[in-house]
Amino acid sequence: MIYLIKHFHVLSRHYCRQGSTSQKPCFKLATCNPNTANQNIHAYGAILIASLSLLMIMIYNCSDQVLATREKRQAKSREAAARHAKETTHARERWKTARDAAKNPKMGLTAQLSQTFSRMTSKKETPAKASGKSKEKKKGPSKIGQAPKGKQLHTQSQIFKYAYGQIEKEKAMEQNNQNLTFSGVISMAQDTEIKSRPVIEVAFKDLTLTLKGKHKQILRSVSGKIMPGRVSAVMGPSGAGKTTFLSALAGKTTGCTRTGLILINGRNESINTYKKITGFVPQDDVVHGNLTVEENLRFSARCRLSAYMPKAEKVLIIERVIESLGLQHVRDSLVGTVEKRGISGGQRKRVNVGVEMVMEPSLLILDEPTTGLDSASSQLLLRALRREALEGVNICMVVHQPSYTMYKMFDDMILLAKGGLTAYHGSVKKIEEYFAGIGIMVPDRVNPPDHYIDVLEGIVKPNSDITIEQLPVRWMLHNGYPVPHDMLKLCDGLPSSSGSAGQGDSTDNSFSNDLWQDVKTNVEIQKDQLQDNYSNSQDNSNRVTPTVGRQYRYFMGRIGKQRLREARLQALDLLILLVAGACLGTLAKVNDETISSLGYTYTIIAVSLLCKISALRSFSVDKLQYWRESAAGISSLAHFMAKDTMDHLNTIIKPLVYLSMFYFFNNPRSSFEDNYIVLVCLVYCVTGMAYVFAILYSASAAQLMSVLVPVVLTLIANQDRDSIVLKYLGSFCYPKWTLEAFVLSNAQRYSGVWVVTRCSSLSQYGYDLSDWVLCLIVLVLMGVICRFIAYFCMVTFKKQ
Ligand SMILES: Nc1ncnc2c1ncn2[C@@H]1O[C@H](COP(=O)(O)OP(=O)(O)OP(=O)(O)O)[C@@H](O)[C@H]1O
Repeated sequence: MIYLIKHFHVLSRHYCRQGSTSQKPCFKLATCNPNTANQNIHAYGAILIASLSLLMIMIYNCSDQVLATREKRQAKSREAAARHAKETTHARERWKTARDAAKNPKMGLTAQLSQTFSRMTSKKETPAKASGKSKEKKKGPSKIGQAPKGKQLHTQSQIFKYAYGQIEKEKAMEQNNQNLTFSGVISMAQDTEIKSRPVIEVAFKDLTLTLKGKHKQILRSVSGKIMPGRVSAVMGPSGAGKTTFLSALAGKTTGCTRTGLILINGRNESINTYKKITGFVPQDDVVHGNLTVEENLRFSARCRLSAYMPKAEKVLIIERVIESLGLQHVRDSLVGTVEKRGISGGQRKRVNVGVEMVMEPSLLILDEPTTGLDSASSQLLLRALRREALEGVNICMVVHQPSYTMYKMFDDMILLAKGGLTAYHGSVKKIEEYFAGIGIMVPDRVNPPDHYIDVLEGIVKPNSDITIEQLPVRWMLHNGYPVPHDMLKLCDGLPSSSGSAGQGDSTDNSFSNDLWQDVKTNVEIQKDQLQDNYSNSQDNSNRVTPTVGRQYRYFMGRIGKQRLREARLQALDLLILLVAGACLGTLAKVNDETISSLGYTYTIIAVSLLCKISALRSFSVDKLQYWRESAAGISSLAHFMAKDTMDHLNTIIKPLVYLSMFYFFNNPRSSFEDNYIVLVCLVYCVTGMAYVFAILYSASAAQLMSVLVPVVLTLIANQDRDSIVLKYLGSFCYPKWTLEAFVLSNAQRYSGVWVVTRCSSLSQYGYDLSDWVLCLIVLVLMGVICRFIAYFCMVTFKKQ
């Protein structure tokens, strides 16, 4: 394309010089040989437009194909590995049976029969496989799922073979252990093959959270502990404070004053010091819609697992999670977004959980992971979590209306009553006994958790003397916990009073006082948030995650894929730029008196507006995902740098696309290269500005700013140059420096008598010919400063 543009321009100048005595562009002169020149120029123009259009059509239609082909190849290698693992497991079983038969002659007949039967079922085997198996029989089957001794697993097929072999082995073991019945669980827990993770026990004592400003307690005197290797369910009526409780456990509460203690492994430490081994699954499915299921999981595993873990181990973990969450069939499907349908809602929910499971957490906190899932999917998920618990993971999750089977799969239950008080916290096995002891019996054919929630909601009246308000007090007395002062009267069976609310009413409720309190609270909340974002707590997790450089590489891979998938959008951006270049190039006539400044003013507005709006997408589309990843300890710097690096591609291409049209139709005096350099600096600068808008504002506000700012700044930059204030203001506006650079690159090409015109025009603008480089430096500097501001805002204003 560059060759075509250059060639076209050289040609046009050549024809121009043939008949021209003046240095003015040929299109303006009658002395040029118009017929020949125009014919050739139009031919080149047509070729240029055709080649650009072809390129864009190719991008538009084939971008998805590249990734799809790659995925297909990977899927083939994976399927082959899975097949091989199954065959090897089969062979191993047969070999074992044969060995047992040899040891025990009485069993010989049975073993022979089973061998014959196995052979009959594997009729389809190829001779090659059969010969392989005969070798296997001589030596006994190779140890599946184990890395070949002395060899590193390098190729993808080796890694997949290892991963699937291991999974098959685990499956066989699970089956032997009777689908996780009690005895099965015990024997699996004793199995040395299951590796245990570092343990995190979280104990909380008199935990109380009070909303700042409102002085409202949303969690009150909660005591107890959640333990490693156990699955705890948090239940309670709507608004009881379940999410608040989980946030407190995960160290994510902002805008609240916390009293009471949270002890990690018996020590008074912040849970944030264990961030690298804590998984938090939010209520909403915050996953990347334009990545496949596997890509979402792989990225999380790569960035959050130990940097020293071999690749094969990481693949094994991912495969295990995919298998246990039942996502095999959709592993290569895009998760999907609101606009583009992807996997089902239930599957997306499982991916949301899987993203945390693949980082091998020691503490896994889940906010309503089963909401919206059918009973079978919920059970599948819970079984996957139970398997995690076997490795020593401490799992705590909010659930709504679990089925009886699910309810029985929990180890512990935390029942919260309205007001954030505890009604029960302990083993699921003892809950019915406890409630029966206080006269709350579960009616026949009613699921116990449903009955307790109905009682706590006030839908069902307990068939004893106890009131709903007394349930938390009963629990405190049962465990010997201190009862808060204002609840003491409930111990005697007195009805509850709203004493604390009355106290609140007695305070000065004037408007100014309220306003002042609100402002104070908001400032405090912001301060808390900033402190949280900048608190550099020590790391007790004992896990070294990949360095910023390595994470940057992972981000580059991920963003590259995402960009390829949205290449149609990019192609559309380029097409709009192409049209803008053609329109403005035609409309803006070259004028030597003004050194073509009008056409360049249009160019500055159009290019900065279009490039800003498209650059907004880099940071405004996946803000929630960023907040989640950053809270999980993934590097913000790597994230920012990778996105910026990817955008450099646009910084190089977009000016080229715009100029290919603008330069062709406008044909200014300056060279294509000079124009291109100025436009590259402009795009670099405005891209940085777009980052700031995207990070600071919501999507719609950021778009508005991106439209408004180029227009306003261009107006300021072109205001009366006699005014010192405007001149001073103008030097902070990027359009001023861009316009100057464009005009100077044109002015440098004036010669002969035209120098006089140039001098008068330049002195009128207040430009100096030697300032061209300075203008470019200022533009780049502005771009760099904007990036610093954007990064600062990104890490400062992120939400937990
Ligand atoms: N930051 C906050 N500002 C104001 N109120 C809050 C805040 N956080 C929690 N609350 C209040 O605390 C109470 C408990 O909220 P929470 O979200 O924990 O309830 P929940 O039990 O998870 O409810 P649900 O089951 O409906 O999701 C609610 O009344 C809520 O309005």
